[in-house]
Amino acid sequence: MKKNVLITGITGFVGSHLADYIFSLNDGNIEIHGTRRWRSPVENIEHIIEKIQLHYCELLDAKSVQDLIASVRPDIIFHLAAQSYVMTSFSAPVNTLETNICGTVNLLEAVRYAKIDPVIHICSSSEVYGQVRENEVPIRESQLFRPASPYAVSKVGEDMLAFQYGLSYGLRIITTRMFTHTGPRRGEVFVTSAFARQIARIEAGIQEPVLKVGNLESVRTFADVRDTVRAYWLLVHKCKPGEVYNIGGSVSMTVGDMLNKLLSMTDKKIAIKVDPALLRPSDVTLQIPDCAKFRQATGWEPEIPFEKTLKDLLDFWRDYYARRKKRA
Ligand SMILES: Nc1nc2c(ncn2[C@@H]2O[C@H](COP(=O)(O)OP(=O)(O)O[C@H]3O[C@H](CO)[C@@H](O)[C@H](O)[C@@H]3O)[C@@H](O)[C@H]2O)c(=O)[nH]1
Repeated sequence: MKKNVLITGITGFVGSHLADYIFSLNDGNIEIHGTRRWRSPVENIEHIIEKIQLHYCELLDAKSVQDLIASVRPDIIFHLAAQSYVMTSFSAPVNTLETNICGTVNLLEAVRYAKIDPVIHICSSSEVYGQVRENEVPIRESQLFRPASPYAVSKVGEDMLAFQYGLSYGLRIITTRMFTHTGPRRGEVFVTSAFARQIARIEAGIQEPVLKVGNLESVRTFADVRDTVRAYWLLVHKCKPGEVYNIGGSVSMTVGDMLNKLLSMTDKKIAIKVDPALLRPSDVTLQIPDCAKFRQATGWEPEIPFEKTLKDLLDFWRDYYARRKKRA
């Protein structure tokens, strides 16, 4: 019998890469189902849209989620749908909390209601740890939570719900606290993509050679999204329900150093300008993970060099503007 794999938020950055990864396994026994909201763009999954079962689902509507789960009856659920942009959570805190917390409750309740027993991956985030002290890195799963944004609070809620639904109802939930991940199709608001996109626009002659930035001092540990989705697949097969795992790359640097790497990939002379609108009321400036628990459980190691990740992301935006020019 076919295994039903459900990816909530399949039209998004990570969801679409996860679907690509599962297809690359060439396992004829897997059926991929994904959810989209009626207004979500589908360009990230256009190349596989014929091969997946796409369902309209509004996570904040319990009936919508119950109907979905009852009809798909998934064996594995990757819950990737979320309001994932930290900055937006400051201007839309209620929406962020509702989407990430209530959306997750609706999903977990729908699973209970359908009386099925799937393995469920819940995406918490490294943001739950907030601003750590220098003697607290690399960050372990036992690190205290000091959430620094409504987004981080929403992920604390999701993380705790995963724990509680496992405890109270025996749902087989495995939680990740993923650190920064990027690559082609990364949403344009996130830092690596925001910078790469501006470089591509400058190269295409549609932006003055001035690149707007926020806080360049933050340290992030970058992973490639393609390594990330491979990790998620291992997670649901090798890790223990009820447990939580840090996952992250192995390359740590400031956002400013990451920008310099991108700038070294273009011939254009570009000025840098700090845009106060990109500065957060409170920022998380030190994120270096300890992923020993996950690596021991799965043997996973990041494989894609960070230079390739950045180059692929920049080329993604170059292609995007080249295609746009062709259409015009
Ligand atoms: N977005 C953005 N961030 C900038 C910019 N300039 C500097 N930054 C700084 O770059 C850092 C990274 O910002 P984001 O790319 O927005 O990501 P994030 O806040 O680290 O959150 C991402 O990673 C989490 C996992 O660690 C995810 O949970 C979250 O959804 C998101 O993908 C932050 O310290 C931010 O202040 C800019 O122009 N845009």
